[in-house]
Amino acid sequence: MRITVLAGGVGGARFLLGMRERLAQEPGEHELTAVVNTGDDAWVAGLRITPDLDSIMYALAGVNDTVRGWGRAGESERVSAELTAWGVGWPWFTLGDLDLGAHIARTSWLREGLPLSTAVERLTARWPLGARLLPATDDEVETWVRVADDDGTERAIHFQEWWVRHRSSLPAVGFEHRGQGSARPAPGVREAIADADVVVLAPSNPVVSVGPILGIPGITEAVRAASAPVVGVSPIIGGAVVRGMADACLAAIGVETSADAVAGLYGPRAAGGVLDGWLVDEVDAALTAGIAASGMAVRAVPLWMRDPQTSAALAGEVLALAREVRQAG
Ligand SMILES: O=c1nc2n(C[C@H](O)[C@H](O)[C@H](O)CO)c3cc(O)ccc3cc-2c(=O)[nH]1
Repeated sequence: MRITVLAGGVGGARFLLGMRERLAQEPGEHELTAVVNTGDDAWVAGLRITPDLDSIMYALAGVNDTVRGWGRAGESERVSAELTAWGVGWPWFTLGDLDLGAHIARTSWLREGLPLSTAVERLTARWPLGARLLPATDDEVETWVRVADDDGTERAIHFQEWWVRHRSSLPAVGFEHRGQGSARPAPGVREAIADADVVVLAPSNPVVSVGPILGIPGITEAVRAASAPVVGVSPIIGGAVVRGMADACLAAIGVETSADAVAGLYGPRAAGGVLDGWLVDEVDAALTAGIAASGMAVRAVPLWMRDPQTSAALAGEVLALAREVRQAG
Protein backbone atom coordinates (compact mmCIF):
# COMPACT_ATOMS: atom_id res chain seq x y z
CA MET A 1 0.00 0.00 0.00
CA ARG A 2 1.19 3.52 -0.79
CA ILE A 3 0.17 6.15 1.74
CA THR A 4 0.88 9.84 1.14
CA VAL A 5 0.41 12.20 4.08
CA LEU A 6 0.29 16.00 3.86
CA ALA A 7 1.81 17.03 7.17
CA GLY A 8 3.03 19.84 9.39
CA GLY A 9 5.40 19.51 12.37
CA VAL A 10 4.47 17.88 15.67
CA GLY A 11 0.94 16.66 14.80
CA GLY A 12 2.27 15.40 11.48
CA ALA A 13 5.18 13.62 13.17
CA ARG A 14 2.97 11.84 15.71
CA PHE A 15 0.57 10.75 13.00
CA LEU A 16 3.40 9.46 10.78
CA LEU A 17 4.86 7.48 13.68
CA GLY A 18 1.42 5.89 14.12
CA MET A 19 1.03 5.17 10.40
CA ARG A 20 4.50 3.61 10.24
CA GLU A 21 3.58 1.40 13.20
CA ARG A 22 0.19 0.50 11.68
CA LEU A 23 1.69 -0.36 8.28
CA ALA A 24 4.22 -2.65 9.97
CA GLN A 25 1.20 -4.71 11.13
CA GLU A 26 -0.35 -4.90 7.64
CA PRO A 27 0.82 -7.73 5.38
CA GLY A 28 2.66 -6.79 2.19
CA GLU A 29 4.98 -4.01 1.09
CA HIS A 30 4.17 -0.43 1.98
CA GLU A 31 5.45 2.99 1.04
CA LEU A 32 4.86 5.90 3.38
CA THR A 33 5.51 9.37 1.96
CA ALA A 34 5.14 12.67 3.80
CA VAL A 35 4.68 15.89 1.85
CA VAL A 36 5.83 18.41 4.43
CA ASN A 37 5.03 22.08 5.01
CA THR A 38 7.86 24.52 4.37
CA GLY A 39 5.94 27.68 5.33
CA ASP A 40 7.57 27.78 8.80
CA ASP A 41 11.03 27.91 7.20
CA ALA A 42 13.28 30.88 7.88
CA TRP A 43 16.76 32.29 7.38
CA VAL A 44 18.36 32.66 10.82
CA ALA A 45 22.03 33.58 11.33
CA GLY A 46 22.67 32.88 7.65
CA LEU A 47 21.24 29.36 7.91
CA ARG A 48 18.10 27.91 6.35
CA ILE A 49 15.92 26.46 9.11
CA THR A 50 13.15 23.99 8.19
CA PRO A 51 11.24 23.30 11.44
CA ASP A 52 8.48 20.99 10.18
CA LEU A 53 10.80 18.82 8.07
CA ASP A 54 13.19 18.57 11.00
CA SER A 55 10.49 17.79 13.59
CA ILE A 56 9.30 14.91 11.42
CA MET A 57 12.82 13.69 10.57
CA TYR A 58 13.93 13.72 14.23
CA ALA A 59 10.70 12.05 15.44
CA LEU A 60 10.89 9.23 12.87
CA ALA A 61 14.59 8.81 13.67
CA GLY A 62 13.78 8.66 17.41
CA VAL A 63 16.23 11.47 18.24
CA ASN A 64 13.66 14.21 18.93
CA ASP A 65 13.16 16.12 22.17
CA THR A 66 9.76 14.78 23.21
CA VAL A 67 9.45 17.14 26.19
CA ARG A 68 10.09 20.42 24.40
CA GLY A 69 8.36 19.26 21.23
CA TRP A 70 11.03 20.50 18.81
CA GLY A 71 14.72 19.91 18.15
CA ARG A 72 17.02 17.09 19.24
CA ALA A 73 17.03 15.16 22.52
CA GLY A 74 20.07 15.72 24.76
CA GLU A 75 20.66 19.11 23.20
CA SER A 76 23.08 21.84 24.35
CA GLU A 77 22.91 25.50 23.34
CA ARG A 78 26.46 26.83 23.49
CA VAL A 79 26.62 28.08 19.91
CA SER A 80 23.27 29.84 20.20
CA ALA A 81 24.50 31.67 23.32
CA GLU A 82 27.58 32.85 21.38
CA LEU A 83 25.43 34.05 18.48
CA THR A 84 23.23 36.00 20.90
CA ALA A 85 26.33 37.59 22.47
CA TRP A 86 27.29 38.81 19.00
CA GLY A 87 23.77 39.97 18.19
CA VAL A 88 23.43 37.48 15.34
CA GLY A 89 20.15 35.68 14.65
CA TRP A 90 16.97 35.85 16.70
CA PRO A 91 17.75 35.84 20.46
CA TRP A 92 14.30 34.36 21.17
CA PHE A 93 14.87 31.48 18.72
CA THR A 94 17.30 28.93 20.11
CA LEU A 95 19.29 26.80 17.70
CA GLY A 96 20.59 23.73 19.52
CA ASP A 97 24.16 22.61 18.87
CA LEU A 98 23.17 19.20 17.43
CA ASP A 99 20.34 20.79 15.46
CA LEU A 100 22.81 23.34 14.07
CA GLY A 101 24.68 20.46 12.43
CA ALA A 102 21.62 19.79 10.26
CA HIS A 103 21.17 23.51 9.50
CA ILE A 104 24.81 23.91 8.46
CA ALA A 105 24.73 20.78 6.27
CA ARG A 106 21.45 21.84 4.64
CA THR A 107 22.62 25.40 4.03
CA SER A 108 25.95 24.29 2.59
CA TRP A 109 24.14 22.04 0.08
CA LEU A 110 21.70 24.85 -0.79
CA ARG A 111 24.66 27.19 -1.32
CA GLU A 112 26.18 24.61 -3.70
CA GLY A 113 22.98 25.06 -5.70
CA LEU A 114 21.26 21.83 -4.73
CA PRO A 115 17.49 21.94 -4.20
CA LEU A 116 15.95 21.58 -0.74
CA SER A 117 14.52 18.17 -1.72
CA THR A 118 18.07 16.86 -2.27
CA ALA A 119 19.19 18.31 1.06
CA VAL A 120 16.24 16.54 2.73
CA GLU A 121 17.11 13.28 0.96
CA ARG A 122 20.71 13.54 2.21
CA LEU A 123 19.76 14.49 5.77
CA THR A 124 17.13 11.75 6.09
CA ALA A 125 19.45 9.07 4.61
CA ARG A 126 21.24 9.07 7.97
CA TRP A 127 18.47 7.10 9.71
CA PRO A 128 16.10 4.27 8.69
CA LEU A 129 12.99 6.45 8.94
CA GLY A 130 10.51 4.04 7.36
CA ALA A 131 9.10 6.97 5.39
CA ARG A 132 10.15 9.25 2.55
CA LEU A 133 10.07 12.96 3.33
CA LEU A 134 9.40 15.43 0.55
CA PRO A 135 9.31 19.18 1.07
CA ALA A 136 6.09 20.53 -0.47
CA THR A 137 8.28 22.75 -2.63
CA ASP A 138 11.94 23.46 -3.33
CA ASP A 139 11.12 27.14 -3.73
CA GLU A 140 11.31 29.49 -0.76
CA VAL A 141 7.82 29.95 0.64
CA GLU A 142 7.47 31.59 4.05
CA THR A 143 4.41 32.32 6.14
CA TRP A 144 4.21 35.88 7.42
CA VAL A 145 1.55 37.03 9.84
CA ARG A 146 -0.21 40.38 9.52
CA VAL A 147 -0.67 41.82 12.99
CA ALA A 148 -2.42 44.99 14.08
CA ASP A 149 -0.62 47.34 16.48
CA ASP A 150 -2.50 49.20 19.23
CA ASP A 151 -2.85 52.29 17.01
CA GLY A 152 -4.48 50.13 14.33
CA THR A 153 -1.54 50.08 11.92
CA GLU A 154 -0.85 46.71 10.36
CA ARG A 155 2.53 45.12 9.79
CA ALA A 156 3.73 41.68 8.82
CA ILE A 157 6.12 39.59 10.89
CA HIS A 158 7.60 36.18 10.17
CA PHE A 159 5.46 33.30 11.43
CA GLN A 160 8.25 32.26 13.85
CA GLU A 161 8.33 35.75 15.37
CA TRP A 162 4.56 35.65 15.89
CA TRP A 163 4.55 32.13 17.33
CA VAL A 164 7.83 31.76 19.20
CA ARG A 165 8.60 35.34 20.21
CA HIS A 166 5.05 36.56 20.87
CA ARG A 167 3.42 33.16 21.56
CA SER A 168 0.64 34.20 19.14
CA SER A 169 -0.45 36.91 21.62
CA LEU A 170 -0.43 39.64 18.92
CA PRO A 171 -3.85 39.48 17.25
CA ALA A 172 -3.37 38.14 13.75
CA VAL A 173 -5.47 39.71 11.02
CA GLY A 174 -4.25 37.53 8.18
CA PHE A 175 -1.48 35.41 6.71
CA GLU A 176 0.80 35.92 3.72
CA HIS A 177 2.43 32.91 2.14
CA ARG A 178 5.31 34.73 0.54
CA GLY A 179 6.67 33.14 -2.61
CA GLN A 180 3.74 30.72 -2.88
CA GLY A 181 2.29 32.10 -6.10
CA SER A 182 5.36 31.24 -8.16
CA ALA A 183 6.35 28.07 -6.24
CA ARG A 184 6.20 24.63 -7.83
CA PRO A 185 5.67 21.28 -6.11
CA ALA A 186 9.01 19.62 -5.30
CA PRO A 187 10.04 16.66 -7.48
CA GLY A 188 8.01 13.59 -6.58
CA VAL A 189 5.18 15.42 -4.81
CA ARG A 190 2.60 15.25 -7.59
CA GLU A 191 3.55 11.62 -8.31
CA ALA A 192 3.30 10.67 -4.61
CA ILE A 193 -0.25 12.03 -4.58
CA ALA A 194 -1.26 10.57 -7.96
CA ASP A 195 0.17 7.10 -7.24
CA ALA A 196 -1.09 6.81 -3.65
CA ASP A 197 -3.63 4.25 -2.48
CA VAL A 198 -4.65 6.65 0.30
CA VAL A 199 -3.99 10.38 0.62
CA VAL A 200 -4.17 11.74 4.19
CA LEU A 201 -4.42 15.26 5.58
CA ALA A 202 -2.65 14.89 8.94
CA PRO A 203 -4.11 16.49 12.09
CA SER A 204 -1.88 19.52 11.55
CA ASN A 205 -2.75 23.22 11.57
CA PRO A 206 -5.09 23.78 8.61
CA VAL A 207 -4.02 27.43 8.17
CA VAL A 208 -0.23 27.44 8.58
CA SER A 209 0.69 23.75 7.99
CA VAL A 210 -1.64 21.91 5.60
CA GLY A 211 -2.97 25.13 4.01
CA PRO A 212 0.45 26.25 2.74
CA ILE A 213 1.04 22.80 1.20
CA LEU A 214 -2.33 22.85 -0.59
CA GLY A 215 -1.62 26.45 -1.63
CA ILE A 216 1.42 25.52 -3.76
CA PRO A 217 0.08 25.78 -7.32
CA GLY A 218 -0.53 22.26 -8.58
CA ILE A 219 -0.86 20.48 -5.22
CA THR A 220 -4.58 21.03 -4.59
CA GLU A 221 -5.16 20.09 -8.23
CA ALA A 222 -3.15 16.88 -7.72
CA VAL A 223 -5.14 16.00 -4.58
CA ARG A 224 -8.44 16.68 -6.33
CA ALA A 225 -7.36 14.51 -9.27
CA ALA A 226 -6.05 11.64 -7.10
CA SER A 227 -7.63 8.26 -7.79
CA ALA A 228 -7.15 7.37 -4.10
CA PRO A 229 -9.55 8.31 -1.30
CA VAL A 230 -8.52 11.51 0.50
CA VAL A 231 -9.09 11.28 4.26
CA GLY A 232 -8.40 13.99 6.82
CA VAL A 233 -8.04 13.93 10.59
CA SER A 234 -9.42 16.84 12.59
CA PRO A 235 -6.77 18.82 14.51
CA ILE A 236 -9.61 20.19 16.66
CA ILE A 237 -11.13 18.14 19.48
CA GLY A 238 -14.17 19.37 21.39
CA GLY A 239 -13.77 22.91 20.02
CA ALA A 240 -10.16 23.27 21.15
CA VAL A 241 -6.73 22.79 19.62
CA VAL A 242 -4.80 19.70 20.58
CA ARG A 243 -1.56 21.73 20.59
CA GLY A 244 -0.17 24.83 18.91
CA MET A 245 -2.02 27.92 17.74
CA ALA A 246 -4.59 26.71 15.22
CA ASP A 247 -7.37 28.49 17.16
CA ALA A 248 -5.69 31.88 16.70
CA CYS A 249 -4.98 31.07 13.03
CA LEU A 250 -8.56 29.98 12.35
CA ALA A 251 -9.95 33.09 14.10
CA ALA A 252 -7.74 35.28 11.89
CA ILE A 253 -9.32 33.83 8.74
CA GLY A 254 -12.85 33.90 10.20
CA VAL A 255 -13.27 30.16 10.73
CA GLU A 256 -14.64 28.72 13.98
CA THR A 257 -12.39 26.42 16.02
CA SER A 258 -14.44 23.27 15.53
CA ALA A 259 -14.01 19.92 13.78
CA ASP A 260 -16.88 20.64 11.38
CA ALA A 261 -15.68 24.15 10.49
CA VAL A 262 -12.24 22.75 9.55
CA ALA A 263 -13.94 20.04 7.45
CA GLY A 264 -15.83 22.86 5.73
CA LEU A 265 -12.59 24.78 5.17
CA TYR A 266 -11.07 21.83 3.29
CA GLY A 267 -14.42 21.01 1.71
CA PRO A 268 -15.79 17.81 0.20
CA ARG A 269 -14.09 16.73 -3.02
CA ALA A 270 -17.54 16.27 -4.57
CA ALA A 271 -18.14 20.02 -4.15
CA GLY A 272 -14.81 21.52 -5.18
CA GLY A 273 -12.83 20.71 -2.02
CA VAL A 274 -10.25 18.03 -1.28
CA LEU A 275 -11.84 15.59 1.22
CA ASP A 276 -13.68 12.31 0.74
CA GLY A 277 -13.56 11.38 4.42
CA TRP A 278 -13.07 13.13 7.78
CA LEU A 279 -12.32 11.76 11.22
CA VAL A 280 -13.52 13.63 14.28
CA ASP A 281 -13.03 12.71 17.92
CA GLU A 282 -15.71 10.81 19.81
CA VAL A 283 -16.53 13.96 21.82
CA ASP A 284 -17.55 15.56 18.51
CA ALA A 285 -19.89 12.70 17.50
CA ALA A 286 -22.82 15.14 17.41
CA LEU A 287 -21.16 16.95 14.49
CA THR A 288 -21.01 13.91 12.21
CA ALA A 289 -24.52 14.23 10.76
CA GLY A 290 -23.88 17.78 9.56
CA ILE A 291 -20.48 16.88 8.12
CA ALA A 292 -21.95 13.83 6.33
CA ALA A 293 -24.70 16.05 4.88
CA SER A 294 -21.99 18.28 3.36
CA GLY A 295 -20.92 15.32 1.21
CA MET A 296 -18.11 13.42 2.92
CA ALA A 297 -17.84 10.16 4.85
CA VAL A 298 -17.29 10.84 8.54
CA ARG A 299 -16.55 8.78 11.64
CA ALA A 300 -16.13 9.70 15.31
CA VAL A 301 -13.13 7.81 16.74
CA PRO A 302 -10.51 8.45 19.46
CA LEU A 303 -8.16 11.11 18.01
CA TRP A 304 -5.76 11.72 20.91
CA MET A 305 -2.31 10.46 19.94
CA ARG A 306 -0.84 9.80 23.41
CA ASP A 307 1.68 7.14 22.47
CA PRO A 308 2.63 4.89 19.52
CA GLN A 309 -0.34 2.59 20.23
CA THR A 310 -3.02 5.31 20.13
CA SER A 311 -1.34 6.89 17.08
CA ALA A 312 -1.29 3.51 15.30
CA ALA A 313 -4.96 2.93 16.19
CA LEU A 314 -5.81 6.32 14.66
CA ALA A 315 -3.84 5.44 11.51
CA GLY A 316 -5.87 2.21 11.37
CA GLU A 317 -9.09 4.26 11.49
CA VAL A 318 -7.82 6.37 8.58
CA LEU A 319 -7.15 3.24 6.52
CA ALA A 320 -10.58 1.81 7.45
CA LEU A 321 -12.38 5.02 6.43
CA ALA A 322 -10.39 5.11 3.16
CA ARG A 323 -11.46 1.51 2.49
CA GLU A 324 -15.13 2.44 3.10
CA VAL A 325 -14.85 5.43 0.76
CA ARG A 326 -13.24 3.25 -1.92
CA GLN A 327 -15.96 0.60 -1.60
CA ALA A 328 -18.74 3.21 -1.69
CA GLY A 329 -17.26 4.84 -4.81
O1 LIG B 1 9.21 27.68 21.10
C1 LIG B 1 10.22 27.57 20.42
N1 LIG B 1 10.17 26.81 19.30
C2 LIG B 1 11.28 26.65 18.54
N2 LIG B 1 11.22 25.83 17.44
C3 LIG B 1 9.94 25.19 17.10
C4 LIG B 1 9.21 25.82 15.91
O2 LIG B 1 9.60 27.08 15.63
C5 LIG B 1 7.67 25.89 15.96
O3 LIG B 1 7.09 25.27 17.03
C6 LIG B 1 7.10 25.37 14.69
O4 LIG B 1 7.59 26.01 13.54
C7 LIG B 1 5.57 25.41 14.66
O5 LIG B 1 5.20 24.26 14.06
C8 LIG B 1 12.38 25.60 16.67
C9 LIG B 1 12.36 24.73 15.58
C10 LIG B 1 13.52 24.51 14.86
O6 LIG B 1 13.49 23.65 13.81
C11 LIG B 1 14.72 25.15 15.19
C12 LIG B 1 14.76 26.01 16.27
C13 LIG B 1 13.59 26.25 17.01
C14 LIG B 1 13.63 27.12 18.11
C15 LIG B 1 12.49 27.31 18.89
C16 LIG B 1 12.51 28.14 20.06
O7 LIG B 1 13.51 28.75 20.42
N3 LIG B 1 11.36 28.24 20.78
